[in-house]
Amino acid sequence: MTVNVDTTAQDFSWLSLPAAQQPEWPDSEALRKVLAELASYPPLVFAGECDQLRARLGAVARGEAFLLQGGDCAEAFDAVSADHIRNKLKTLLQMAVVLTYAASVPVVKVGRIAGQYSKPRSKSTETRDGVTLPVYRGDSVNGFDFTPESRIPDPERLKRMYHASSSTLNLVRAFTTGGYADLRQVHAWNQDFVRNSPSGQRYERLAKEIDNALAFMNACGVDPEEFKTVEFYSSHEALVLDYETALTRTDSRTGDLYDVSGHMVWIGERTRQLDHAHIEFASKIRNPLGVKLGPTTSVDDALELIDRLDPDREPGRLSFITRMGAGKVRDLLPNLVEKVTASGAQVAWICDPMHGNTFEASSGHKTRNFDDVLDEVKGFFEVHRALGTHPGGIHVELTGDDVTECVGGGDEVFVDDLHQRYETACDPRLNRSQSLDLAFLVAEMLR
Ligand SMILES: O=C[C@H](O)[C@H](O)COP(=O)(O)O
Ligand SMILES: C=C(OP(=O)(O)O)C(=O)O
Ligand SMILES: [Mn+2]
Repeated sequence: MTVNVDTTAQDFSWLSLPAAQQPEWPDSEALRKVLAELASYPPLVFAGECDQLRARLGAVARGEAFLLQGGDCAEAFDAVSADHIRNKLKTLLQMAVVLTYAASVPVVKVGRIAGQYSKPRSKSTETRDGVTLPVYRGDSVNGFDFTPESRIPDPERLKRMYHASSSTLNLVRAFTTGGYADLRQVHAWNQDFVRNSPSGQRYERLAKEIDNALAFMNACGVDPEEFKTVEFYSSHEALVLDYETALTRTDSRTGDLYDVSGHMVWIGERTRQLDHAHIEFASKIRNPLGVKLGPTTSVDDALELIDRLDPDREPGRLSFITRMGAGKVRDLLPNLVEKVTASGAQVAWICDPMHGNTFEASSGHKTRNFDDVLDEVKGFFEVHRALGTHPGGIHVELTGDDVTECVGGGDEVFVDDLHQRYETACDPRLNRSQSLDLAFLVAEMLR
């Protein structure tokens, strides 16, 4: 498949290359109109903000900070509501506080949010009760409902993706700079269902300690306004190149290209072919980049990705997000980390403990076991500790809602519970108390 953007103003070299996992839009004239309109829309993020995140990730790569990256597997248009967004943000803020306070390390906070609407899939069709339809590829492409009409790719959805991202980011910016994320609000983030869970109670104790620390700093004359805002960034998988290309603009300060659809973008495990369009696209934009690395990644793949995406060896430019699986991480990761480090590259190593640990439960639900998620993170830390390299962060699929999609956790979800609130449009997410559990356990590893 090739990419369908009609651009004349720029040398968009990736457009002539093959691209995996792209939608087959049925109406090219409708697509052309949508992309022209998108190309005229204002940027969702500024180049300078992307630069700032790159600098923060540079600290991660050097071992001076830790990345917390999390959010839905697939955002959905009907979940763009104040409640959903606030709950997700609360979860990330609580996790970040736990990591910052319990491990005394600066935490760089990045959501899988405000743009995570497109999904690569294992199969191009889905069959139910003898009926076969095109697979759901995310709200940016087609509908989740299992009907022939809904599964037809509709380019108008790309505009909805832009507007959904825009209103999400607007609320996130309001929450993080308008007082809601003020550190003096640590207790307020711990409300609703999570408060009485084991990790919610543990969090409450930690929040009291933070109160004391803040009171102490206040008495010492530290300006309380210092704690009022939080730096928070957006990220998503740069998958549908029609959309990402329409949102790629020249920075007037430098003449460089930036994908202004999000601060950080990553290239997925299924689209990181070196001679394909996604890697070419990523090599041309100045945003901080992630690349997912699964268990089949060779040392040569990793080194070539570095040459293509980070030729200047700039800490913060490139993060490798490894997702090997709990059973493989201890075998496969050491050689990659060792050879990449020996090459002189300074990538940030991030652990995605979700995508290598998916299985189908006896109930038929796609799920993940909390213990496997935790074990992959443990393995990731063990490998880096043994090599003297830095375990730079975690990349997780989570939601702020009380869903039952992953099994296990302190407030245990059982296989028989999965049907109760199984709401994901794609992969199973940690719920808020499982996310907090994970933060406490990772903080112990970091200490
Ligand atoms: O989120 C990641 C992928 O899109 C997802 O794991 C693929 O799921 P599938 O195997 O159901 O297509
Ligand atoms: C598709 C995803 O992951 P991966 O590319 O690692 O399979 C994802 O992060 O949702
Ligand atoms: Mn996923």
